[in-house]
Amino acid sequence: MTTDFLVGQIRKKESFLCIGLDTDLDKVPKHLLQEEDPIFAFNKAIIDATHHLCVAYKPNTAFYEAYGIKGWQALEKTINYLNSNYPEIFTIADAKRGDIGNTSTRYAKAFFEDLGFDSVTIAPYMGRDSVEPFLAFKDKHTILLALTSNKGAFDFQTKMVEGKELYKQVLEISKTYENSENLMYVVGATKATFLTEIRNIIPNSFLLVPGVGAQGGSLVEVCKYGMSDNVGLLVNSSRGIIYASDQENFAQASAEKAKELQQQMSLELKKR
Ligand SMILES: O=C(O)c1cc(=O)[nH]c(=O)n1[C@@H]1O[C@H](COP(=O)(O)O)[C@@H](O)[C@H]1O
Repeated sequence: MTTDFLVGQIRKKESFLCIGLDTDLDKVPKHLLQEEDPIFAFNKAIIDATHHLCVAYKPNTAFYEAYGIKGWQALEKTINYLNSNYPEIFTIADAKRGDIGNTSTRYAKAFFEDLGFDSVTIAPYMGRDSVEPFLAFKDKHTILLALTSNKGAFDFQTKMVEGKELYKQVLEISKTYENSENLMYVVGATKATFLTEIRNIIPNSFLLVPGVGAQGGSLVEVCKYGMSDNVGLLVNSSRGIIYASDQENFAQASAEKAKELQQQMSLELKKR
């Protein structure tokens, strides 16, 4: 999917919501456990109830890998369901990969060609040759971890390296990578006040912003400091939406939570 198409969807739906499909069988409604594939049954119900309120879904692969081959099959069914039924939706494989070039090429094939995701999250730690194999795919997006939402972000990401915080080095150096127009970046909603400086370095890049909802980040602050002329934001909530209820009406309950965020996003878009 092109970035222009994504921006068009955001304007049309008045939403830059990404719903995280972090599907955990300990948390899904009990009646679904009788289904042949409870993970897919849960995801399908959530997607059908919320697709008009969001522009992206982000399955975090850890939640699927934890169930072995069955989990991976549920991930494959989920991305196929999205691509067949809702092709206007931007899909993110939250896999946080990155390795020597030869290996990164295989990861890129797995997520972009075999599974057919629009984007994948990548750790920048191994540098240029670990990221460029992902960037080589046309109309696919590589979402580089810049400043993450967790406490451990301060262990390395904000440390000074050659006079600049490491996360700023990530932003600046990655701009020199081949096909860098295919880059997006992760910035945690819990780090919203850093967004002004981040926007000075990457004024127009799309940011995936997790951390509203369960982690306590503020949507209003993220928009205040992080929204660009082309919106430039995908704000993710996972647990705060998908586990709104553990009863039969769980999908409807998740749609209500998604609608609350979509309505706040609509207001933020109108402020511009
Ligand atoms: O790359 C991510 O999506 C990510 C980066 C980050 O800095 N913080 C973060 O929480 N995430 C992911 O975003 C999701 C957040 O989930 P909730 O806290 O339940 O909304 C999880 O899948 C995390 O792995």
